[in-house]
Amino acid sequence: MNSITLGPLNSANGEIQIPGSKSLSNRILLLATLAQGTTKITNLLDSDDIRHMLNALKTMGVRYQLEDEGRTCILEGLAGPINVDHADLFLGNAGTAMRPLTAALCLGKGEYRLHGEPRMHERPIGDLVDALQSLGVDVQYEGTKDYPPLTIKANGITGGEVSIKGNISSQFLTALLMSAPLAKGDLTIKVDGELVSKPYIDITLHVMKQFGVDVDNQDYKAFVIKGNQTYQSPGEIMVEGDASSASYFLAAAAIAGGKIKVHGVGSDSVQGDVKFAEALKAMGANITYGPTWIEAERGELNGIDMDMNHIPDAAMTIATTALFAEGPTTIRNIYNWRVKETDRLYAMATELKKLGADVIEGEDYITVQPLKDVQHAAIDTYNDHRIAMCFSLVAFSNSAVTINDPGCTSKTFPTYFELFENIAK
Ligand SMILES: O=C(O)C1=C[C@@H](OP(=O)(O)O)[C@@H](O)[C@H](O)C1
Ligand SMILES: C=C(OP(=O)(O)O)C(=O)O
Repeated sequence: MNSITLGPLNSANGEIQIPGSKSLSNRILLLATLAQGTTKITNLLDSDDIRHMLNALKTMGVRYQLEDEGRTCILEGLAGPINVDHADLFLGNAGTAMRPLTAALCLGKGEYRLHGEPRMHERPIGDLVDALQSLGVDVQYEGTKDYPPLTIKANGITGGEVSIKGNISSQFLTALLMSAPLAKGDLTIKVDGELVSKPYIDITLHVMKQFGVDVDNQDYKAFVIKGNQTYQSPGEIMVEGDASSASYFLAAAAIAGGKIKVHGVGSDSVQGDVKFAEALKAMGANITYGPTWIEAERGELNGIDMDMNHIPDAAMTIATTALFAEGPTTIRNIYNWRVKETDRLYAMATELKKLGADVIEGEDYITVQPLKDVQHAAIDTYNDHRIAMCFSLVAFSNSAVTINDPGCTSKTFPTYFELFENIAK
């Protein structure tokens, strides 16, 4: 298997332009498709997850042109739902393509099959399917109940009232919200119980607003959306840098001697993962913000005990940063790490232990003790881009670290190791 060995390294310095946000790129592509008018999207992320969305749209006849090595997309909106007779859509392991498309395809007329990589078929979608079925849509499981592949016989979504569970993934609610304005009547979406990863709902509402749709948000417990609307293209829209991708560089500066400034995300950002910088600050890093940048500098790091349900992706970066702190770090309320690219609670605990770290893998938390003397290990990445990226930070210890299958970062950040090697010495 292909691998990369990094370090041992001492410092991290420089300025980095962070590639576009995955969450924003796929939301904008979908709403630009449904909207009236042509949208020019700049700073689009060029990665596997986005390519799966783009390929699906192309299969369904959506017309777009890519420029600037995939970072600009000029897309002709349909001014309404997607309507094709039949389409077979392979969506890789992109949650932000699978979940929103499942709901959006129900809006028009046509027969669709949605499937992905083997891991996508182990990632639940039952809560979304239940909600769509209760709205009268014919959605069926091809194999195991509650998991893709799915087949949809679409004939529109009625209005009314629908409940959706939010305790496994916020993407189910995001999917319903983005489709709701094109329903045949007004829709009230009630959140049944807890809602995880809440800041991603703010991203959804923000993008809907950019495409001209207002949602009545009743304290994240219910959402009321007018039906029979048409999204309006904003003309041109720029994708912010990806806040989760920024986390690795900010942590590198906090751990190693040096200073790193990331451009593309900052205090003006709509992404919840900018709050990662606050977690790093709580650990003792020196953090400064501008509207579109964040700078991190080394501080004496201490362990923290924090609920990180609001930053589930960037929280993984805290788990490896914890090796360099004084005292233990506990990351709480992260049960849904288990249903992402891999079972991340198991995988993080297993790989941290290979370095010699003392780790507790709880059902919904992880505790990591600091490690003064890191053992060299070959880290398995479980086809999970974030495991590859957050373990690169181990190179700032006394030991080198080997990352197996580093190419898995192509899901969201194909150029990660190139940029990492530019800033780390
Ligand atoms: O809506 C989104 O863009 C995302 C929501 C989060 O997933 P969950 O809501 O499943 O936690 C996050 O982990 C994922 O990377 C992107
Ligand atoms: C959970 C993630 O991805 P997805 O959008 O496939 O859910 C992630 O990027 O960490």
